[in-house]
Order: sequence, then C-alpha cells, then structure tokens
Amino acid sequence: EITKEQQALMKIITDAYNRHQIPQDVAKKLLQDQYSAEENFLLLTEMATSQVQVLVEFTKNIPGFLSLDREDQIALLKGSAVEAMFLRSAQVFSRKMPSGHTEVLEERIRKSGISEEFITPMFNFYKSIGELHMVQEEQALLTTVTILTPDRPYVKDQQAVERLQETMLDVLRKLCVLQHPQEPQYFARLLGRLTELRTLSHYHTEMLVSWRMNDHKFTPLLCEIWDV
Ligand SMILES: O=C(O)c1ccc2nc(N3C[C@H]4CCC[C@@H](C3)[C@@H]4OCc3c(-c4c(Cl)cccc4Cl)noc3C3CC3)sc2c1
Repeated sequence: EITKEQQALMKIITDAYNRHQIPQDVAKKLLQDQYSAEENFLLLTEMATSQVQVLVEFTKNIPGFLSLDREDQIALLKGSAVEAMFLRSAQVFSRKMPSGHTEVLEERIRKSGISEEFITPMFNFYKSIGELHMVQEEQALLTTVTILTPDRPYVKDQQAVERLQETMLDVLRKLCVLQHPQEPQYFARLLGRLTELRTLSHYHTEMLVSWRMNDHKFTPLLCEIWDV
C-alpha cells in the first residue's frame, strides 16, 4: 500500500495542482458576449497564455523537477505543455463548471477557426476523460506523469527524468487500486489516455499551422513554448 513518503509526495503535488489555477477574472472573460471567430481566438489565446503560466508554476512544485538539468526542464515543459493543458481543461468539461464556463468554452473552441477534423477527437478526448471520474489526486499525478515523460525532444538526461516519472507512476498505480478497487484495469485505462494525448498533440501542431496560415497572432509566451 501507499507509504508515508508517497502520501507526502501526493499531497505536495495535489496541493500545488489545486493552488495553481487560471485566475477567475481571466476565466470569467469566457462569459463576455462577443462570439466572432476572431474574438473567440483572441480569448482562447489569452486563456492559453494564462494556462501556460499556471502550468510553469505547478511544474516548479514537482519534487525533483528543479534538480533536473535546466535545459531539460525547458525541454520537458515545451514537450508536455499541450498535453498538460488538455488534461487541465478536461476538468473544466467534466466538472460541468457551475458558472456555465463549460458551454461557452466549448462554443468558443468550436468557433475559433479549428478544423472539424481536430474538433471531433478533441471533444471525444474530453468525454473519455470525464467518464474516468478521476479524483483530484489522480488528475494531479497524471499531469505530473505527462510532464515527466523522458522521451520528449532534446531531453539530454532521460534516465534522470525516467527515475522521477517512475516514482510518480508507482504512487498513481497504488492510488488507482485504492480509489477504484472494483476496476483492476483502471490504472491501465489512465495510461491509455496518455497515448490519446500524444495523438492530440500532433493534431494541435496542425491547428497551429492552420491558424498561422490564416495570419492569426499568438502571444510571445505561446510562441516560445510552441515554437510558432
Ligand atoms: O477553472 C476554470 O474555471 C477554467 C475555465 C475555463 C478554462 N479554459 C481554459 N483554457 C481554454 C483553452 C482550451 C484549453 C487550454 C487553454 C486554457 C486554452 O487553449 C486554447 C488554445 C489551444 C488549446 C485548445 Cl483550443 C484545446 C485544448 C488545448 C489547447 Cl492548448 N491551442 O491553442 C490555443 C490558443 C488559441 C491559441 S483553462 C480554464 C479554466
């Protein structure tokens, strides 16, 4: 079962995950009433920028992350940002936000110049995450496992990242057994979502290319993290 230090590790990560959220005044902008494709893109850009800042702060709280090689830290963030943002935003869709953010967010994403071929897998993913009914510790640990993926481009010391990721996977595996005793395959299903995330990340690269071709502008932070 889960050891004392694994409990402590899980608490640090879950507290950090809950502490670092998009500021409510930014999220509330979803409810403003302009709904043009241009307006939606601008709003999504602002929210993605805020989400990246939140993600960087969360990542700095992952025990051991700041001891990694500095350039590897950057490579892990760049390589996992989209996947971590899909996971984080999946909670918005599965939590059925009381403030009605869910409906307007879906509406704005569907009407922001993203081709239908990417919209369908995107919302299928959101649905498949919702069906897992993850507890917040599982959400925080799954995001942490995604960030600590050793085979991202340009990572030099993959062993160091692998050691960290394995520590987190061990806690997540035990947590899944505890939280979902009737579902022995639950942990495997969670890891299956990480495969789906990689596919979405490839679609996302195409989304960026298509936005660029239509002369859409991104913020400096998004340009840096997504090399656009
Ligand atoms: O906690 C809340 O209340 C809350 C409410 C809404 C909300 N929307 C959030 N988003 C909206 C958007 C979709 C999820 C990831 C990003 C943050 C943001 O990304 C938009 C985006 C994406 C993107 C999309 Cl459309 C879907 C999934 C992931 C990404 Cl990165 N790609 O490029 C962009 C910008 C247009 C350049 S986080 C959040 C929290």
